[in-house]
Amino acid sequence: MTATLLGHGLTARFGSREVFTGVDVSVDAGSVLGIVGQSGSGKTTLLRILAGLTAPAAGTVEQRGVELRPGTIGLIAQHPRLVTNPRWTLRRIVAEPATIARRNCDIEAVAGRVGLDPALLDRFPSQVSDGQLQRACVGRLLVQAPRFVLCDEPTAMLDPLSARAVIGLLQALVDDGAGMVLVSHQRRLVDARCRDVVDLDVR
Ligand SMILES: Nc1ncnc2c1ncn2[C@@H]1O[C@H](COP(=O)(O)OP(=O)(O)OP(=O)(O)O)[C@@H](O)[C@H]1O
Repeated sequence: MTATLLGHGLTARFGSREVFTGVDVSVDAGSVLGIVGQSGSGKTTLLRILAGLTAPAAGTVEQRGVELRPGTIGLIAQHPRLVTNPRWTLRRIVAEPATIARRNCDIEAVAGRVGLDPALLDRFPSQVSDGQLQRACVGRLLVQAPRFVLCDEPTAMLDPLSARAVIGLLQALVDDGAGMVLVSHQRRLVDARCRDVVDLDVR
């Protein structure tokens, strides 16, 4: 059975304001679903609902064909500095999923896979660039090996070269069988990468 992340009839509301209503989402293993929409249309909120971080006002999220275990869903954020512990070295950030699962992991090899100079592993986030930190976050995802990856504007903070590299690394996760949801303002990027697109402006 193909692993699928499904959202059905999802509605988001903050106070009396409804952000979106009745959104259906489906992403299969090995494919990329794009989410587009103008600023404030609810793209990040939809990702948070799919990740289980925010409860929907209505609707359901389910994972089909997947053994439910911690770490099934991985996240990549727009601002890597907001989601990494500033007191942890990159080595600790990358290794965290293995540490939680009490398994060994060759962190140098992971750094090599994501094009991160292993010499940077013992630095703190404040001592590396946004692109280097985002590569460490992708490395963390490789260690986590989630079935679904939710990406919120993953290249927004990066120069074009780093952006291309990070997109290539994320695509490699999809090629390895992960299902991906990609939020981006860049319609061209979404159209090039995504089989299906949810447009929160067209509802
Ligand atoms: N915790 C919250 N409490 C109240 N309102 C919120 C909360 N989180 C988001 N909102 C509001 O919900 C709407 C959707 O926000 P969201 O961040 O999901 O939009 P977005 O499409 O990701 O925007 P952007 O493209 O600017 O990142 C916005 O109007 C925002 O102000």
